[in-house]
Amino acid sequence: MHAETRNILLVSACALLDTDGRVLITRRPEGKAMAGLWEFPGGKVEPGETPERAVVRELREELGVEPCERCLQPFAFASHPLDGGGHLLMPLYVCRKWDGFPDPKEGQAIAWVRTGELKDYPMPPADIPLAAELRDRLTGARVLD
Ligand SMILES: Nc1nc2c([nH]c(=O)n2[C@@H]2O[C@H](COP(=O)(O)OP(=O)(O)OP(=O)(O)O)[C@@H](O)[C@H]2O)c(=O)[nH]1
Repeated sequence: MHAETRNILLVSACALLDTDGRVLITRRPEGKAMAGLWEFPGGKVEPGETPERAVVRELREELGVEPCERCLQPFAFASHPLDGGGHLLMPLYVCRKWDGFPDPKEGQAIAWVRTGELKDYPMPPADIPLAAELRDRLTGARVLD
């Protein structure tokens, strides 16, 4: 019997956390799939690239910030079917240190949101458990660890 195989789309994403424990999310611009939904900044991992390098490149391209690669803390991952038969595999990193001030480079809206309020921002289905995990694991004093 043959197992069903699906094309895996590897996407890296990052939750930038400020000192008040708020997380940066961005809204997918018009013209992209899932336009209008809020997500964690990031994007597809390119051939030959590590997931960490992809996060650094995407944050630079999308927001003009330089995260410290060593400071990318693996946090959780999403594994979710995509429309059209593919399958999304998305590691989510947490980062508390970066250079620069987030400045949307692609016309996307951005918001700094308390983890308990992420549920009020419509997100892609793959992100819903990640948002809940951020809320549950990064609450109160632990954010400032
Ligand atoms: N960056 C990001 N992508 C996500 C998240 N959640 C989620 O389902 N995705 C999906 O992962 C894929 C990432 O594609 P993308 O279009 O953002 O990546 P990219 O910037 O490299 O794409 P492009 O250069 O083709 O425009 C999309 O299918 C997107 O909907 C998330 O939180 N962040």
